[in-house]
Amino acid sequence: MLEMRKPISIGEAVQRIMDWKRTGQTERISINDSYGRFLSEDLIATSDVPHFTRAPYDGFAVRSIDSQEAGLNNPVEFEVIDHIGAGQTTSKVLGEKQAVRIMTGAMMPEGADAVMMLELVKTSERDGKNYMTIKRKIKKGENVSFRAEDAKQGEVLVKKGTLINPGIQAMLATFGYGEVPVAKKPIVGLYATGTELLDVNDPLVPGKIRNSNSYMIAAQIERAGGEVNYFGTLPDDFDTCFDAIRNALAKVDMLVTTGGVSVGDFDYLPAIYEKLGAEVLFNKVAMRPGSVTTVAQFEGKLLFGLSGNPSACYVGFELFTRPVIRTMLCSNKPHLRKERAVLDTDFPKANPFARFVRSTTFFQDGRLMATPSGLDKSNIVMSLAGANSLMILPGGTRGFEAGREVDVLLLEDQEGSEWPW
Ligand SMILES: Nc1nc2c(c(=O)[nH]1)N[C@H]1C(S)=C(S)[C@@H](COP(=O)(O)OP(=O)(O)OC[C@H]3O[C@@H](n4cnc5c(N)ncnc54)[C@H](O)[C@@H]3O)O[C@H]1N2
Ligand code: MOO
Ligand SMILES: [Mg+2]
Repeated sequence: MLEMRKPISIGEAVQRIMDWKRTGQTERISINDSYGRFLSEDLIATSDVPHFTRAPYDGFAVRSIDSQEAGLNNPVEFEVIDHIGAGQTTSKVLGEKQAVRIMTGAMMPEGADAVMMLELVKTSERDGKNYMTIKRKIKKGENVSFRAEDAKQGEVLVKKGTLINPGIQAMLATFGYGEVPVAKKPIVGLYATGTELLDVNDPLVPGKIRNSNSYMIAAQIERAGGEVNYFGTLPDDFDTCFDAIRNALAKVDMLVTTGGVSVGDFDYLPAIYEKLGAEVLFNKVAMRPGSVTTVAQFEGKLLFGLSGNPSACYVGFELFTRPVIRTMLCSNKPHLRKERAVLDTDFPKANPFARFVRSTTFFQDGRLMATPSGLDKSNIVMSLAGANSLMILPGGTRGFEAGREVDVLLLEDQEGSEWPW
């Protein structure tokens, strides 16, 4: 008689896995390679930005007090005592009715507290000296970019665990981080099991299919921020699979397999875990697809036995493997971000278990909408292409009507969620 598996809730399954999660390690890499990596330390301002007070416009640095009498009918003349561009400084100190011709980005001269834009002045020359005239007042601090207005030295600007985007690249350069502390990418081993699997270049033959899961999961690992160590495919043969899995474990931080976890005669993963002496955290989850997802730990390393069915495999990875990878990337929001969306079409299928429907979410009139991205069966590949989210339809329901609000997990988001269930 076949062993009956006891399904546990998704929240419980995630919790059991997260109890075995490991924290990330730091490595220092060149700023040239840091885009798309995750900060492993808080990004701290190493100086004020700007670190000197400067002109934000091309114009004349003046003492605002000297402009107070200026008006349409009362031009005030300044003597221009120097001329500087960005990158240059002047040693001149402004005296009464003196100005320095200054370009955007140049350091303000001592004594100056405002900049009159070029467009608002008239220039002239007399006896070899330069002058400029204004016909309006200027306030103290007007058109000045003050020291530290952008950032203050010592300030924490970005928290560790954040994905480095183009803006963060700019910050890193601003603060002189030629080497950037980033989280080491966890190495995720990957094996696809199944005697039926053909290589991508093989011609189709009866009874066999091309291995698509390897390519899909490898991409999911990379999207999550991990590094793939792809070991290839394995036939449904106990000894071959056992040896391969045992050997692979030494080379990775965690191991993902696809296929062979259900109750079939050639589903060897459960017996492999047993022979290995691995602790099975669960082998059935109250969800569809992916109910057969089995996760074990061996010497502190997690083994993710994902389903062979493509959609089930996909969902199992996103719910269970991704948060472990993101935790190792120093994120404290490692789970998929959850949002509310409006169901765009009827979903008449009954749900004994919670269902994760591969969906397309999109904005319409300012509202987030969700619609299934294809056929909702666990052996389906094609619905995955258009899926940018997983719609969560709770178990024990008889289907849903368009217009209803549902939860969606966003697959392409980088913000994440602390704990979605
Ligand atoms: N008697 C029962 N049968 C099944 C049960 C059950 O509870 N009792 N569960 C069903 C569910 S639900 C799922 S999901 C599948 C899970 O099967 P396995 O994880 O054991 O995976 P396989 O049997 O190896 O393969 C299933 C399916 O997926 C195809 N496959 C496998 N690997 C790949 C790959 N790399 N690329 C593309 N497609 C792949 C494989 O050919 C099979 O069609 O079990 C149900 N059965
Ligand atoms: O695990 Mo199966 O995918 O529930 O369909
Ligand atoms: Mg099977």
